[in-house]
Amino acid sequence: MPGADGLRFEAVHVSLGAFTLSADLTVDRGARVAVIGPSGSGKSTLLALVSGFLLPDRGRVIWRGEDLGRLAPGRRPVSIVFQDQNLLPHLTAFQNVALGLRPDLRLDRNQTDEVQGALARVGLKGFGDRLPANMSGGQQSRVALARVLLRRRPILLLDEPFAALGPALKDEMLDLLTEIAGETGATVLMVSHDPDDARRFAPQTIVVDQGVAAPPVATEGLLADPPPGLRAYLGIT
Ligand SMILES: Nc1ncnc2c1ncn2[C@@H]1O[C@H](COP(=O)(O)OP(=O)(O)OP(=O)(O)O)[C@@H](O)[C@H]1O
Repeated sequence: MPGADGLRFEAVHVSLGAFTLSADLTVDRGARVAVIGPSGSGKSTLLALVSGFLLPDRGRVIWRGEDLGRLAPGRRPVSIVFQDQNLLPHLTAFQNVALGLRPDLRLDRNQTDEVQGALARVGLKGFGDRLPANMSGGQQSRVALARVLLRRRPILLLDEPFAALGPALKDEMLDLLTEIAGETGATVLMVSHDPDDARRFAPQTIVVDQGVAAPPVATEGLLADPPPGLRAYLGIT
């Protein structure tokens, strides 16, 4: 059965006031997919249907054959990274990463080692005691990625995760994200406004436009010859 081993939006339809979004598509397991489209087109809505913050009015969101609609957001096999990196300001880098394992922060010896290992993996050895306010934007992104690494959830959702970073640093983070996705085998959906992010990170892209999330297509071909709806958005006349 096609899509049985991936993330499937099966005839999904959702309305938010006057806004509607439809999706009938499959993301292969382990794929890295960019989600692009005009502002307000429904990119974050698409992610919310996977995280469970939003339920479809019709249709189903299915992961490896299981209807995610049965699972509350906290029980879904999902990690999420937003632009603000979801770091708690009063917790240290170590504690912010540890939250990914134990919300009550009661770690045993092995778990403590795992958190230290994840921090080291993203280049933050020795930064465990820092508060987010005392870290650069790039370092804060690394903390968020260490948490993703530690949680090892099969689906990773990112909503403009590195939008606040300069271009060189953003590329560095996208490359680290690519490595982490590879190491965890995660299926990744990343919302971005920047086509260069899609080029660098995502072999496939979902275009969200005019109330429809289209099935993923090859990013390279899409950006080389964008469809009319995307041309205006990309600033191509
Ligand atoms: N609770 C709500 N009630 C009514 N409309 C809503 C609600 N939440 C979102 N919308 C509308 O749904 C549409 C899609 O929003 P969404 O945040 O998914 O877009 P987006 O593509 O992620 O936008 P952006 O790129 O600007 O972040 C928007 O037009 C928004 O105004």
